[in-house]
Formats: sequence, structure tokens, C-alpha cells
Amino acid sequence: MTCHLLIPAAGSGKRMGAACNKLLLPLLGEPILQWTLKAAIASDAIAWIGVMAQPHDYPDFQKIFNSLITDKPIRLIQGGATRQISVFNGLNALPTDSDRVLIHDGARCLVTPDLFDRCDRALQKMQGFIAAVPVKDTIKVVNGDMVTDTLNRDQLWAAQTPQGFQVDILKNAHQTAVEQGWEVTDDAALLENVGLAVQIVMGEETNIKVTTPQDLAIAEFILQQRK
Ligand SMILES: Nc1ccn([C@@H]2O[C@H](COP(=O)(O)OP(=O)(O)OP(=O)(O)O)[C@@H](O)[C@H]2O)c(=O)n1
Ligand SMILES: C[C@](O)(CO)[C@H](O)COP(=O)(O)O
Repeated sequence: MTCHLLIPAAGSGKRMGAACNKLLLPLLGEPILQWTLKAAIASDAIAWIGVMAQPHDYPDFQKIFNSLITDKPIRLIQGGATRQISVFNGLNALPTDSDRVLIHDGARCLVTPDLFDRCDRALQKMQGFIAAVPVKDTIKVVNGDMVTDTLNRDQLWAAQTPQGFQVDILKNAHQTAVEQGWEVTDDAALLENVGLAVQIVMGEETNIKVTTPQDLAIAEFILQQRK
């Protein structure tokens, strides 16, 4: 058990349309973030957890941390205006002995402990990887309301999290992104931008990102199937 985990949880949930951080919304009676944390706590590999949050959410998040039965450290880290900044803040707040890190969206609350542990094993032999699943739909490139291209589905995967990296490599890539003004929606894109390899770890179809109200209903259904 040596793995460090960073959980971006500092978003505003615009697409959810909630009055609060969507990670505080209840799922079968427990906050979304609590489900994510319970999976991390149940993971054999994860030893330390950092949660990037906006200061106004600190009291509610601390209440969730206090309700959990674990001796794993769970640290609050100030998030930023974007997920990218939140992750960079998290990287700069890692324990000094951290050389590899998993990054997992707080909104992906259906993640299993097994996926965390498989990702930790991948971390031992890869400099960067993403959990991902093959795309099931045909993906079109669109300009306005016109289809301009159809991508080869055999080469398309839907990126999930956890994503895992050597800490120094990801820190340097984030620093380069600040200098170059890159804006990305996942951390792997930063390694790709600097020409470094990113590998695939098979994700889980149920590892959805709870983004819209419809996703809440889907997540509740999936959780009920696990009971
Ligand atoms: N400034 C931000 C924005 C997002 N996130 C986190 O990154 C994850 C994925 O982001 P997303 O699902 O897009 O969450 P929001 O940004 O809150 O949603 P929206 O884009 O609809 O506002 C979430 O766990 C979210 O809390 C973050 O830590 N810091
Ligand atoms: C990191 C991610 O979950 C991979 O699919 C996704 O890019 C996050 O996007 P968001 O717009 O920040 O939710």
C-alpha cells in the first residue's frame, strides 16, 4: 500500500445544474464524493488521498471525511479555476516521497477498488497511462450541423480516470502547459503534447462520470445492481 491518489473535486457542476457542488449531491443517500472515497479506502494499493476542493466546500467535505472509517490520510487541497489547475495544485501538495500518482475524478464515483489496484500495478511499469474503454458508438466529426468525417471506431477509446503518472513527468508537463497556455481536459493530453507515451489500462463500463441529472439516475441504477 504505497500509492498516492489525487481526487479533483473542485468543480462547479454547471452541466448538473445543482445549487451546490454536484459531488455533495446524494446518491442512494450518500454524497457522490463519499462513494468515490469509499472505493479508494477499500483499495489495497492506495495509502494517501488528496482532495482538491474550493474553500467554500471545505466544511462539507471535512464532514464526509470525518464520517469515513479509515486510517488513510485524506487531505484537503485548494482547487483552481479549471480541473487542470486543480490537478497541478494537487501535484504540488503531494507528500515529498511521492514518485507515482493516480488522478481520479471525484465525479467518477462508481469506480471499483479493483480498478484502483489494477491501475496501481500499471503504475509500476508505465510512465503514464489512462483507464479507458473502447467506444461503442460511431463517432463523427461535425462542423456546425454538417458531418465532415467519420473516425475509425477501431482506434477510438473513451478516456476515463484513474490516470496514472510518474510525478516528476506530470509536474513538468503541467509547468510546460502553463508556459505554453495549453488547456486540456485530461492529464494524459499533457504527456501527449510533450511527446511522451501514454498507455491504456482497461477501464470499466460502469465507471461513468456523473455530469448531468441523467447520469445520477444511471449511477443509482448501477449501485442498486451491486447491492
Ligand atoms: N475547476 C475544477 C473543475 C473540475 N474539477 C473536478 O474535475 C472532475 C471532472 O470535472 P467535471 O465532471 O466537468 O465537473 P465540473 O467541472 O464540476 O462540471 P461542469 O463542467 O459541468 O461544470 C470533477 O470531479 C470536478 O469536481 C476540479 O477539481 N476543479
Ligand atoms: C478526465 C476525464 O474524466 C476523462 O474523460 C474528462 O476529460 C473530464 O472532463 P470534464 O469536462 O472535466 O468533466
